[in-house]
Amino acid sequence: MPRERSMSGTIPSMETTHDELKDNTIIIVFGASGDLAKKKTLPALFGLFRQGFLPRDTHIVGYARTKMDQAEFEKRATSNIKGADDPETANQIEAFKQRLSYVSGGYEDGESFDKLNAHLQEIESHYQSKECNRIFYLALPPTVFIPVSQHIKEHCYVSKGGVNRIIIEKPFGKDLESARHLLSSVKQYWTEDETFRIDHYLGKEMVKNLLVLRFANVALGACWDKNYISNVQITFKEPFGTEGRGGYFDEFGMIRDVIQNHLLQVLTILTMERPVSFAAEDIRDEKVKVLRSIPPVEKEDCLLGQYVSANGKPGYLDDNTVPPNSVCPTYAATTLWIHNPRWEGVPFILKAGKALNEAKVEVRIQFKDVTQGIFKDIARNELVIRIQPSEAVYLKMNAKTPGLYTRAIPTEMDLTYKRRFTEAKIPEAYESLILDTLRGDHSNFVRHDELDYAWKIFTPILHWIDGKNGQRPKPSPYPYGSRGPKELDGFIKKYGYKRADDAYFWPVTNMASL
Ligand SMILES: NC(=O)C1=CN([C@@H]2O[C@H](COP(=O)(O)OP(=O)(O)OC[C@H]3O[C@@H](n4cnc5c(N)ncnc54)[C@H](OP(=O)(O)O)[C@@H]3O)[C@@H](O)[C@H]2O)C=CC1
Ligand SMILES: O=C1O[C@H](COP(=O)(O)O)[C@@H](O)[C@H](O)[C@H]1O
Repeated sequence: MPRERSMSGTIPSMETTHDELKDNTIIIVFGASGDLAKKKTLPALFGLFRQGFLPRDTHIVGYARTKMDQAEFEKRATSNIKGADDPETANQIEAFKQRLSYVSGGYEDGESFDKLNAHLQEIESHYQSKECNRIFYLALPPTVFIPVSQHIKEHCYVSKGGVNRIIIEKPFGKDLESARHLLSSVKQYWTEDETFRIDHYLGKEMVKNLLVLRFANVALGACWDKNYISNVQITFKEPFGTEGRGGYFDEFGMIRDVIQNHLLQVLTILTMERPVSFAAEDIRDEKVKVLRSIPPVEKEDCLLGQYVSANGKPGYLDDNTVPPNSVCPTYAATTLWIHNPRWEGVPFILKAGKALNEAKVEVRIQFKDVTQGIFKDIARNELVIRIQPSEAVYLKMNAKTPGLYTRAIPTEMDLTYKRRFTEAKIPEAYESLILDTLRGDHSNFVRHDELDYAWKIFTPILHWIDGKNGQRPKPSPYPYGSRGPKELDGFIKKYGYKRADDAYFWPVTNMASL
């Protein structure tokens, strides 16, 4: 039976393997002593290893300036693996450790990279085939992206047979100019085909789900435009502040940290036209078209906030790594407009904040009012796609109140993943993206032109916030643990959002079990 007719509903081109690495592969993690490597990259590699997704005989080499012996690196690399007290997991961890090794060296000198190369060659000398593949993962601060990508190319690149790939993490610059500089510098050494720019939101299950929800459901596809949709909110909320990361964060602020990349990526997938296929370039071509239709954010479409001490929690300025009197926004709401026939006039409100009342990332699509006449003040439909925590898709809709009344009541059609897909294991974003890199599939990575258009949308407002053309705007204070600045509800309302708080009831006990 052809795959596209399979009963399981396989989407053939989504499963395509491109230039998949099957054996003789080394994954080199630069910045292996750092937080990202410890918390995300190495646990994701373990996740792939235990599920049998790593190519046969894969080796993982950690590289950083910190001096560490093998035992220390093994400990560090496995310290964030969940469930290590389970005997089966413990055995898998022991097997994973056999794949690990560590080299310490600098990021700016060629000799260190020669030393690393000698270590890689020694591992490869035990492989049977001469064709060896190397994946270089840069879990590093952006200040060293350029020298490291240059040194890898000059000292560690496999030139005879085999495949080289480089994975780069955000931030990809601070504005259009710096992003272009970074991009063109790395491009001197690495082709677009070899480069995988990670935005880890593209690896999240519910973000990947957007394409299927939109294009595999005629009912949803039919109302996906300005005729039915009043406004869209894409929301990122974290219940903790920048504690300990204040020094780094102050240089970036909330728009660069989350909105310009993660939320904008979600927006493009939510609004792009249907791609011709699920091939990487077809998807990315459509994403770029949407980005090109979005003009730069205006000051009037921007709300900024900064958290202050409350409920025994410190304010942003109480962190001694933050410059005194900093006006860096820890909260931002920005409204984007898409000038194309599908979306003209629909506001897309992208909002993100630290130290808020809850942890939540969601897309909330609010539909227009029903025609007045037979109903008065009836709640609007809302389609909510909760990206995290507890993945869910629910449609808030009106139904007849059960019983001998003809009255409408807001209720929901609810697809909560943990209830519906009880056996499913949702992969970590990094597992999914590293696997895509091994498969050579760029669909969920950021292409160079995407990045350029993304920066064009945000650079003017960022320069205004940075005080490039005058005084820096002062963010509105909000208490740690609140919903955000007091102006928030007014801001959303001005774009047509209507909240039906009195009528809607969701039994809270349901949430506790999720
Ligand atoms: N499958 C599931 O898990 C389902 C869960 N539910 C639950 O039902 C509850 C209600 O659902 P829903 O309406 O979608 O979500 P919320 O009530 O959390 O939020 C609705 C919208 O109103 C805003 N809002 C929240 N509190 C206030 C407030 N005090 N004043 C003004 N605006 C506010 C929110 O913005 P902001 O985030 O900025 O505060 C959000 O945009 C939620 O807990 C939801 O998780 C409902 C259906 C299915
Ligand atoms: O890139 C970033 O993302 C994290 C949030 O990621 P999540 O997967 O936990 O949602 C955010 O905390 C961080 O500030 C930002 O740089």
